[in-house]
Amino acid sequence: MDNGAVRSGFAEADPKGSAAIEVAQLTKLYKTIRAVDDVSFRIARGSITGLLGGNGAGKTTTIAMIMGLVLPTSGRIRVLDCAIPEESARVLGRMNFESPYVDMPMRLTVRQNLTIFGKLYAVKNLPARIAQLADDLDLGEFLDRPNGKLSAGQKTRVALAKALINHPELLLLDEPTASLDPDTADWVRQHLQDYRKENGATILLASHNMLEVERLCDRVIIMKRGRIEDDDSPDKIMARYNRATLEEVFLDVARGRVQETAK
Ligand SMILES: Nc1ncnc2c1ncn2[C@@H]1O[C@H](COP(=O)(O)OP(=O)(O)OP(=O)(O)O)[C@@H](O)[C@H]1O
Repeated sequence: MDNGAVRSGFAEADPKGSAAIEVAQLTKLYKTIRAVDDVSFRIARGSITGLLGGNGAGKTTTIAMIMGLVLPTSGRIRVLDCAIPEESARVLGRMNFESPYVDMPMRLTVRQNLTIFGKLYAVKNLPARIAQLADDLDLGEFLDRPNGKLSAGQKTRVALAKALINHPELLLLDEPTASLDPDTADWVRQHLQDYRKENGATILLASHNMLEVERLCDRVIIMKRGRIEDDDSPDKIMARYNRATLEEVFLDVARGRVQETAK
């Protein structure tokens, strides 16, 4: 794809307004730190996009701004055709997010937690929805156990159930398989693929797991020091860097070997 065109902002926006996310010239400064620096992209509805980058690259800050949880210093964000944060109230019920860094109340049981979040999202027929999620995500064994007494992997599955409780059209995931064993991680990825397929949902995920991104994502946005370093399908990016895996591309970008290999 033509990154130059995308980076120029909303001028090329799909006239049908079919993008799930549009971000233009987005910048976030924390005092002197440029956490996100003039970032622009559009995410097509129904796609799965991976946000890659080393520690501190700006992935979480970007996702938090799209959610309306962090205010940008400058730039514009539209989610499902609503301006963020101005029109957040109109769109928050149609999106959801998961992050291993946001804990649910520890003393409440899984069922109680899911009930609270379900009520926040005004989910209809909530007990049936929770039963369905418990079935889909295999939570039955610990549904009535306090969240604080779950293993890290079990908590991740509960966090995914929380993220899906309102049947979101847009799912923002910050390292969705962190702390999962390979078998459970694989199973979660399959679940995300199925959810996208069955619901036409859009997924944007930050990940450090390159195989996960290769397997799941139609498109990869690589960030470095707050800026977009590359943006394309996994296959095209690997071809451009002349690499067989995204992991090798990641190392090229992280170690500044971009100029020699990608051009
Ligand atoms: N609340 C904050 N206050 C000050 N600086 C922050 C804050 N949040 C993030 N930063 C800084 O902004 C930069 C981007 O951080 P961010 O968490 O977005 O990166 P990331 O790509 O998600 O990293 P990681 O892979 O380590 O999770 C980092 O330099 C970080 O130290």
